[in-house]
Amino acid sequence: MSQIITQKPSKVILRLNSPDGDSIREVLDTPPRPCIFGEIPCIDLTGLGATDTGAIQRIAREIKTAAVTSGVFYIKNHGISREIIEEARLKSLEFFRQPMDEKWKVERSNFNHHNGWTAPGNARANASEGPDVKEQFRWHYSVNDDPMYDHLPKPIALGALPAEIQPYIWADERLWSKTAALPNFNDAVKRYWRATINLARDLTKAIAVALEMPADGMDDLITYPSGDMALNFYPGIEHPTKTNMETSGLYQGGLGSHTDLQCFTILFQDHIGGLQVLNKDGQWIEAPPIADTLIVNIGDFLSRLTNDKWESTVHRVEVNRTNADRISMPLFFGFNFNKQCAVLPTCTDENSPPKYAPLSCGEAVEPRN
Ligand SMILES: O=C(O)CCC(=O)C(=O)O
Ligand SMILES: [Fe+2]
Repeated sequence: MSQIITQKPSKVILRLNSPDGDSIREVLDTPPRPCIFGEIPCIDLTGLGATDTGAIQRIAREIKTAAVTSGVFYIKNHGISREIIEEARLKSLEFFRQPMDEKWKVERSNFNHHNGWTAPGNARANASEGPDVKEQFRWHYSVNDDPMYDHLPKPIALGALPAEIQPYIWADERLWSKTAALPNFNDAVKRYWRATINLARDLTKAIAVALEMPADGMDDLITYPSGDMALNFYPGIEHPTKTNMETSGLYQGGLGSHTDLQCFTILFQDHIGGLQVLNKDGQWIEAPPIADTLIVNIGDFLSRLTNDKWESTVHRVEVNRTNADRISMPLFFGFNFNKQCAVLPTCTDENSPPKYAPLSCGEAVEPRN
């Protein structure tokens, strides 16, 4: 008589950085798998930007469900035009396809607060994994580009801003004069940044409602938000600058396993694929590109604010083994860096008291930046 023995997959420990020191997640020792239909929900944002309270209520309910189940969701009808996204994607590709010498001119050590370009292999999203293969160009929130201040004469001097905000404006405008020779690059990527900042402010209203606050309950926290944008480049196997990194057995990602630092991230990924998220069972699942959608994932600061009711999303990107270069464009959105935020009263009760002391987004981000 034969006996069928089913073995439970074992779990391994994944170490991650968090604002409160190292955190760990248990990960199944099984290969990543495709996501099942609906496992990463897709939320229709129609009506979000208008003062349609019915739409905000519906979107808030769907965000809440997604935040406590998958921790990540697609958004469609998000209001950012295909043309704005496509222009930014194409200009990003042009930027990264320049000779290395050109890119070294805007390398991040030339600028304040790590604005600028990071060379392949010069960053490690996870200290226990190999260096990231990707290249990155990134910049910090700039009042001068923020659509909320379009009515003010430009440039707005740092000294004209509230004193408590000034230390946290981390933009370095010198960056843009060094990229000005690449036709339309600055315009295209800034146009995309402006559109995502507007979307992030609208999403914050739905998130406030999802957390049982009035829709404008977080408005004061996003007058000078942290809105850092990155352009990520994952070279295809035929790209001339592709770096072959030896990692002696460590996981080698295009981008290593990590959680994002701020409240939430709005991510554009192109058609190539490679993004994976860790589900609540500890299984890596693929988050494939879906045309005309963006992805939103929860960051550590929002997780902390919700007393971990909304857990930040662990994710990573596989090395690009296709012939085509891959681009992704995340906006890391968080509150005004100076605002001290306690765990939300709507997320605590006598059985689950606040686990964390008040902290500002700036304090949370600075040591990990
Ligand atoms: O490239 C992607 O799809 C994800 C990028 C990402 O997670 C990041 O830049 O933090
Ligand atoms: Fe990320």
